Amino acid sequence: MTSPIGSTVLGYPRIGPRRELKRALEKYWAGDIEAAQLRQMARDLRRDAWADLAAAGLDSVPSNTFSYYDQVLDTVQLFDAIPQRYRDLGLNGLDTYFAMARGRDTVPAMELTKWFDTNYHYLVPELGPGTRFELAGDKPIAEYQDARAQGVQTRPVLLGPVTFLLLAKAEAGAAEGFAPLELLDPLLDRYAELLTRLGAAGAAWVQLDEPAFCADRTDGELAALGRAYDRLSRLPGRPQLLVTGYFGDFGAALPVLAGTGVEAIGVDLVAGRAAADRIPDIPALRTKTLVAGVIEGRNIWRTDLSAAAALCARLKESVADLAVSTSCSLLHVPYDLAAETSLPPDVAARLAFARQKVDEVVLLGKALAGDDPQIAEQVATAGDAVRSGLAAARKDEQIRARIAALKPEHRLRAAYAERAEAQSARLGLPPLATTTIGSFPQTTDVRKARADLRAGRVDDAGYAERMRAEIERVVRLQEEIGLDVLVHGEPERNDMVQYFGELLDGFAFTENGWVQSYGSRCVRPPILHGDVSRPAPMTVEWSTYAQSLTSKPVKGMLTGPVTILAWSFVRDDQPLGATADQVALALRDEITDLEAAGIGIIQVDEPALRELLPLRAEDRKAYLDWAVGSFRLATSGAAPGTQIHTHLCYSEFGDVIEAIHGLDADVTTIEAARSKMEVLADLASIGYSRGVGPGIYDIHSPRVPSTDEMAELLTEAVRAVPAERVWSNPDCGLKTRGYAEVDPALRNLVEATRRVRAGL
Ligand SMILES: CN1c2c(nc(N)[nH]c2=O)NC[C@@H]1CNc1ccc(C(=O)N[C@@H](CCC(=O)N[C@@H](CCC(=O)N[C@@H](CCC(=O)O)C(=O)O)C(=O)O)C(=O)O)cc1
Ligand SMILES: N[C@@H](CCS)C(=O)O
Ligand SMILES: [Zn+2]
Repeated sequence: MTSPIGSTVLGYPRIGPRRELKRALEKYWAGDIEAAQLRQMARDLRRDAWADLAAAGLDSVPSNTFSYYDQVLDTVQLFDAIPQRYRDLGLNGLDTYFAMARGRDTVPAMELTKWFDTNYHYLVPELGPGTRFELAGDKPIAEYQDARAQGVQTRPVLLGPVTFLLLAKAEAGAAEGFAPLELLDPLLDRYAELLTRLGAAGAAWVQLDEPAFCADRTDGELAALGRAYDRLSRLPGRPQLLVTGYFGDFGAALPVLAGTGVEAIGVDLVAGRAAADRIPDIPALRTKTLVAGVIEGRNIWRTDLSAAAALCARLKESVADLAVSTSCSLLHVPYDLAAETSLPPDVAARLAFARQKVDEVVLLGKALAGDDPQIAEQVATAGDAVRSGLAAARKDEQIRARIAALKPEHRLRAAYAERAEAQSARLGLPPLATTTIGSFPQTTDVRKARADLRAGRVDDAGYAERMRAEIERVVRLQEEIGLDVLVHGEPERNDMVQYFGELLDGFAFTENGWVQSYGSRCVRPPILHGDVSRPAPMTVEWSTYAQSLTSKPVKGMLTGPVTILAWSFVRDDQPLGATADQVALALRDEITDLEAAGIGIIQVDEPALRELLPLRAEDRKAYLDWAVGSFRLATSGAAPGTQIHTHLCYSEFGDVIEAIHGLDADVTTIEAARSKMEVLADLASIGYSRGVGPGIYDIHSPRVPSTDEMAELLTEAVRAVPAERVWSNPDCGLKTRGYAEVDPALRNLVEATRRVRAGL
């Protein structure tokens, strides 16, 4: 018997409305609370979320969306795909789980990487030909039963088997050519077992997420998807299956899934809007429920519900049943707009956080299910609210005029050879110049100073004094260690994007708008709601203060336009490229001011350049054009003698390697230590001819690298690139590390550099 899905969301935030889970996790890791207290906190959070979602009126409430750290890691543990090195630690289940997430003793953590094109990170499963899956846990079943005991019938959410395998990497030592997808059949045995148990427990629906199919996939991978769901849908006594794809167009996966026996398919009709036009042409969908993801799950704007209702009404004609949903899990947006007290009213009127998006889904669901005139009126007027909010949005005619007057030469610097000569004469740096990426450890004292400022325990002048003291300490330390190009250490930045958002017009900030980035770490993305401009210099005072303390060059430090957009919630009423150019102009003015203040090296960080790369190859050129263009607009006002650096982390540069060249920075510092300098070969293959600082210190690990190993990496670098163009630096900023590691690691880095220099 089929039961309708009606209105639903694909997932919900789990860190806690006041980051309760973050605090409990960090206390547990510090040994301040017991596992039982952590588990109780987790139970409370799950209970509150289910109660809230059910009370809001959702027809179908998801469960198993909670995680202590990450849903991919949960799946690793659920199917017993735990790498041997963690089993060998002999810990209990919870501590083995945290050992995989964070490392333990001498065993490093599993690899952490970006979840598709979001700012969320997952742990990468490691699988080999010898992996034996077992249904080792019962998390989805236990959480389903807990919710049911609470009176809420839920729809357990699982990571789909094919996406799980596609996200996995071959374990170290696996036979050459081994691909995790080879393990599909044994994994399906275990999914079948789990579905049978969920069905027996009473679950009417189970959701299986297959977002990997919103990226380009081979025919073999699409065939694997079809085979997987063909098999699972033939399972006797199973719950009904909803298979979802999000963060883009489900593309060729849509007809493949429609050809299997699954009852429902969830499509992202925001990022994958184009799929809507193909739905009527897929006859097999006429027997399916379409879960229409029309409420955007990863941005915070209110939905034009009348447009969404019209789209749903049209699509309903082509399918057996239509349910209303979010485009993806709400994990990527903050909990509740009602927790905000200081947003400008005209901005707040345009916003919907997770809780408000649930209301939108419910309202839309009711509108489609019946003909209540009051509901119809609410849906019709929701669009008006969005439109009038947009009409009131901040407009800056001056910046618009500047953008309109831009010419191609505003994105061009002098020829590199001319710049290199001018910079060499001005800076006189040795080959293999040593530097860091910008941030030094954000100590408890530094964070406490900011907390004191917020709480009014210290005034602006007192806060600035404490920051200056920290900058002086960091400058003296770098001089003593013997680094060539210094940084001020970024102590004044709560976050490398939020800090700039707070100083630019056109942004607003939340008090409680935290979003999980990985594990217990959260970010509070600023809201870019109107035209962006720079009312005053943002970094000049800190950089010039640092420069006044030393005769060595101090790098100015800015976050680039693409990263500012990637880690903010960005207006959706104009193309991203147009917004990026406004941010770029603000940065261009900042660079002019830094130059005028005597700063000779300026770094513009773009760690998110790779993250925003569209999942489908056909969309990439357009993205890279505006992304590279906005970076060049930001930096090309610099004089030839000003050395522009950029910094990229998160490896996997293959797809953006040409864009890195296109940025035309004088020096690019780049993550490379873990991948043993592989990026140098990629850069050589495209004739990259600027300065490069391949990271030789993996700052994602607490380990202190030895002088020998860093010297070896540097030697490899100078084999690939002439020494005068090679820089010696860590992989990324040091803000998440402690001085106990950073101090000896930087000393070893300087020593390794001296050694390699001596042999040149
Ligand atoms: C490089 N990364 C970044 C990403 N996105 C960003 N927007 N910024 C990034 O740097 N994405 C990719 C990676 C992700 N990496 C990280 C690394 C570390 C964190 C992190 O540590 N987050 C902190 C919050 C940082 C912050 O805003 N700190 C504030 C203090 C806020 C706070 O918690 N205040 C307390 C009270 C004050 C106190 O007592 O400390 C409170 O409100 O209760 C600051 O420094 O002022 C975290 O704790 O999660 C995130 C992503
Ligand atoms: N300048 C920043 C870049 C991080 S990607 C830092 O050092 O933290
Ligand atoms: Zn970085």
